[in-house]
Amino acid sequence: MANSFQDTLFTSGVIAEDFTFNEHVAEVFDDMLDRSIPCYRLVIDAMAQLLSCHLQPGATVYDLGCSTGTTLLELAKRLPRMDLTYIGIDNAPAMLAKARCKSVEYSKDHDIRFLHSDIISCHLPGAKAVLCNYTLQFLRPLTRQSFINRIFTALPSGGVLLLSEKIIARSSRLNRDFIEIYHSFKKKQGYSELEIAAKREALENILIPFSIEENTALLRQAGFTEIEPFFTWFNFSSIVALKR
Ligand SMILES: C[S@@+](CC[C@H](N)C(=O)[O-])C[C@H]1O[C@@H](n2cnc3c(N)ncnc32)[C@H](O)[C@@H]1O
Ligand SMILES: O=C(O)C(=O)C[C@]1(C(=O)O)C=C[C@@H](O)C=C1
Repeated sequence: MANSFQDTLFTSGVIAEDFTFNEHVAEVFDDMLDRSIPCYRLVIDAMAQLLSCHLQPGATVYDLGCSTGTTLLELAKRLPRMDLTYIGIDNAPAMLAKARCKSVEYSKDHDIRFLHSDIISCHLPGAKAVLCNYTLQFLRPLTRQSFINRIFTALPSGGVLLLSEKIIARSSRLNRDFIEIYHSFKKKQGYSELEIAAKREALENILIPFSIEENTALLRQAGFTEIEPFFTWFNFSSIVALKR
């Protein structure tokens, strides 16, 4: 199992650069996600249940912005008898190195591959399901509609997109409440006020969250007709979209 270390990247409070998915982030990423994304594993449980409703054995599942492969590896554990093909795509070499290392013990029983590519332009041959968890928020807003359009086009009728994102609330007052509640969550996860403030500054203009309504509009504009949020925690939400 690849080593994962505790996320202490922002303990000094010094922001050396904008947040990037470099080797330092990859080194601590699994700890960072578990401590920074509320109900991270619960959402994967829910995704497994939704995929089992819509996929036939032998289907291909893509994870766009797969990072260190946690989502696909956890899904493989939860869907052992579906004989799915899992393809993770990311453009951060250090993340993929971790993913490939972690997947060694799974590759005996599962078809799991990790490809280095730009999800904005990569092809998705044979896709029956596409996952995009906490990734769209890092794409420049003006590229998001064409990105979602490409996913829609790549899916067959009956195909499914599962999208999880950090979000903003439409109400600015409630949005401030949600941010405070999120920071309390992070403190309970062991992050200091200094780390939380430093991470927030590093993510400024890098992580650009949309509202649930804005993300839903992207999906509807692309052609998805059946769209439902299936999980929301204050400023994080997951949406399922079916292609009819
Ligand atoms: C927050 S992480 C995603 C977390 C991951 N989906 C999970 O649930 O464990 C965002 C990922 O998207 C990747 N990414 C961002 N822009 C990308 C692009 N244009 N092409 C490929 N990967 C990209 C980053 O390298 C990073 O690994
Ligand atoms: O918004 C934050 O402060 C976070 O830490 C969230 C978040 C994310 O949603 O992707 C930001 C960067 C990392 O990828 C891990 C978690």
